[in-house]
Amino acid sequence: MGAEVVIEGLTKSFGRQTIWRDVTLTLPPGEVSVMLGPSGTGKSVFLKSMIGLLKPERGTCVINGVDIVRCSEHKLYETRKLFGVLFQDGALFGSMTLYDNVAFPLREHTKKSETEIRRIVLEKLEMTGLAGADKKLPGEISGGMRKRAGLARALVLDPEIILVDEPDSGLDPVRTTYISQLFLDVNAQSDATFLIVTHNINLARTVPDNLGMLFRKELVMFGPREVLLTSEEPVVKQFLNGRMDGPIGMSEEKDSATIAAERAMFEAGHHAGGVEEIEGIPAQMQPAPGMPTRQGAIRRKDRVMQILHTLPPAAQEGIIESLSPAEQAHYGVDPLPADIGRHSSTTLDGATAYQPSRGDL
Ligand SMILES: Nc1ncnc2c1ncn2[C@@H]1O[C@H](COP(=O)(O)OP(=O)(O)OP(=O)(O)O)[C@@H](O)[C@H]1O
Repeated sequence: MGAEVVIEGLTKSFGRQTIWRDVTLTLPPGEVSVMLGPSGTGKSVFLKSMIGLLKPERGTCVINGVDIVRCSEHKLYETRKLFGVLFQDGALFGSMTLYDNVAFPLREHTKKSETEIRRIVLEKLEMTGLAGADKKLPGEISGGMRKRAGLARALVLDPEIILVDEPDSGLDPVRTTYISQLFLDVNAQSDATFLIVTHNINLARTVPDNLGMLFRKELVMFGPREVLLTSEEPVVKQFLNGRMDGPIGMSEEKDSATIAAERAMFEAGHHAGGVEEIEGIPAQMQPAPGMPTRQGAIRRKDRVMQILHTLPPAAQEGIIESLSPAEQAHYGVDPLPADIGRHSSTTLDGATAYQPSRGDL
């Protein structure tokens, strides 16, 4: 099973510029989580802080009892081995074949024989759909293949936590869905804990078990996907619908005069872009046929049912609807009556935004 990551009160600044403050969330073991946020809100800084490449000034990030923020260099080195990281461009060495790129961490960090390394490299290349491409150089393959090669390399040390930075950058929507499928397949096979940072709305709607969003230097929300996907919080709604209408502007945040002027323009008929409300919660992508059942998804069901009563009504309804009749009977829930479900909404302002406590997740 993947490791749990418990983050509390994390605050990161560069000089006098605060990037985000007081971020508290738990990545449940073996579940897939996505962190959304407009450009420049510090998503990449968040990933780098999780692996100890950057040092937040306050707060803790605890993995298997080790606080990454304050531990010794030796502990940090050991704990980093639990991570596999897929950077935006795959971060491959341009002069090495895919085989050597994927073999690199094994040669650097283990004493395995070349025969054993060969077995592992070919297995990971096969797992990521790159069988037969082992002799290619990164410059000879497409962006999508480079990302898959980066993932193969991230997998060779059997990580318990996989961090992915903007997997969709440079990919078309179809290739983005293919790589999303791969994440779910890898998760099914490895039970590793995933955190994917992205602004891709399709991916956010359909891939993760949990969704979070950074905005205005804070974590606006983090919780089961159904909570964000049914949220009435303006910033979350605006982002998930990709519209100009709302608090997010060209350079992150709008002032109230700009919001009012734009509102008048949209009310007068100017299209705010993006899509209109998407009703309901889209079905979550599943591992491909033939893959094992996701153990993280099974544990999540139990976990979410335990906190169900603490969630907003629309999220509760979404969760209950996603259960089969047998599961509804198992958890002792009835489908919600129509008047409290689908069309109900919970308005959350910044101060009271749903934020499950550490124990909840
Ligand atoms: N090493 C650094 N020194 C100083 N400032 C930095 C450093 N790294 C990042 N920043 C600043 O932190 C802010 C957040 O950057 P980050 O790359 O994490 O944003 P992001 O949310 O990942 O954006 P995008 O979605 O555009 O990739 C930016 O203002 C950036 O300039």
